[in-house]
This record gives sequence, structure tokens and C-alpha cells, in this order.
Amino acid sequence: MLTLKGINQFYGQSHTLWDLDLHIDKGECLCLMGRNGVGKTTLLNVIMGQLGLKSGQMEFDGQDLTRQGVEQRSRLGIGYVPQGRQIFPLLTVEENLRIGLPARRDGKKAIPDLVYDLFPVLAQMRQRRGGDLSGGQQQQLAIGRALVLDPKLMILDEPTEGIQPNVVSEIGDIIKKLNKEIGLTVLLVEQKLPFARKVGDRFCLLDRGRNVADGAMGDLDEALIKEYLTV
Ligand SMILES: Nc1ncnc2c1ncn2[C@@H]1O[C@H](COP(=O)(O)OP(=O)(O)OP(=O)(O)O)[C@@H](O)[C@H]1O
Repeated sequence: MLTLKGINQFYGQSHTLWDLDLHIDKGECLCLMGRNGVGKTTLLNVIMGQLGLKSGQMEFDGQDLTRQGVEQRSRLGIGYVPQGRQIFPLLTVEENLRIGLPARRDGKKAIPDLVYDLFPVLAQMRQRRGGDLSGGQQQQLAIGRALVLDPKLMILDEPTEGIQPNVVSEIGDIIKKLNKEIGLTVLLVEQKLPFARKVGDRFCLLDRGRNVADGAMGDLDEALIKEYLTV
């Protein structure tokens, strides 16, 4: 579904992503992992078209992503839940959700029931301002907003960051449900190992901008964890 080949990216003179390859099959959940600063968010921003490439190819669902603008990502069916959630604090929950609607491929103008079914708290707080929600509720809103477009691929950047443990577990259950029951393909940046193991089918480890290991989640062993994840 998504294939990246030979990705090189620079911030000015600083070479950040090096000859990076990545592949996600339809229906799977891939966890992109690695220590702070190895380039995980940079890679997601490259996929989303928010950062330019020096070289490399990106293909999504048969389309050349390098030739598509940022706004085309949502039209092609890529939903993004960015780091820090980026909720509009002064807009209501419903207004935050509606932002995704114009990019729907089928032209529907209503927030899908699925969003309120998955996140009943958003239905209860429909008229509450985004900025007044707790961190966990904002994360649910950010996931709901990405779902409004009816994506084929959902990309999430550290959805558990700064969220209390009971909500982390709830979010894990929801990502799993979206992936395994609803069939959404998922690319997830995640630092918490138990969470990654719970939701991920495969892992991809980055180190200093390179893809240094990947495989089935069950193959993420102590040696890899020690070398590339433990701080
Ligand atoms: N806008 C920028 N300009 C210059 N350098 C940047 C910029 N954003 C990130 N970097 C650098 O690029 C490298 C990769 O950063 P990135 O945020 O992609 O890492 P990360 O793996 O997502 O880290 P974290 O887990 O802390 O979010 C880091 O060395 C970072 O300092």
C-alpha cells in the first residue's frame, strides 16, 4: 500500500534521513520505533508532504506521492494524527471534526457515526471547546478528526505521549479495532514497547536516520531493544 525507496532528506546542510526504505502492506499495523531524534517525525512529515525530499520514491496505492501536494494526501486517503495533536483550541469538538469533511473522497458532509461510536466522550462534549478537553480527550479528538476523511491509511505520531495509563490502554484498543476489525492500515510512531507490542504487526527501527532493522513484532528481541531503544 505504501512503499518508500531510497529516501534522503536534509534540514539545510544536515542530512537527516539516509537511503531509507519502508513498506507497509494493506491491512497491517507497522510501528516505527527508535530513540529520540533519530528521524521518526521527520519521516512522517516527508510522507505527508510537509517536508521536501533530496531524493527517493514514495508510492501510495499506485500513486506517486512525490508528485502530489500536501492537500492531496487526505484526498488519496491518508489520515494523519500529528505529534502534539494540533487540536484547534477555540473551535468546538464538532467544528474540529468537521474540518476533515471537505477532503472526503465521497463528498459526504456529515461526521460519520463511527467517530462518535468509537469515542462516546466526543459525542457528549460535542459543543465543548477543543482547548478545554483533557490530553486524552484531545487525542481521541485528533484520531476522530483523521477518521472523518474515511482514510485507507492512518498515520499516528506518538498517540500515547503525555497521556495517563488508563487512556493509553483505551487508545491502544481503538487503534487495534480500527486495524483488525475495520481494516484500516496503520503506521504508528511509538516509543512505548508494551503499546507497540499490543497493536503492531511489524516494527521498523530507525537509528540516526537509517532503517537499521525491521521484522515481525515477535522478532523484536532484547538485543535489538538494547541496541536501538533503551536509553
Ligand atoms: N525543523 C528542523 N530543522 C532542523 N533540524 C531538525 C528540525 N526538526 C528536527 N530536526 C532534527 O532532525 C533530527 C530528527 O528529528 P525528529 O523530530 O524527526 O526525530 P524523532 O525520532 O521524531 O524524535 P522524537 O522521538 O524526539 O520525536 C533531530 O536531530 C532533530 O534535532
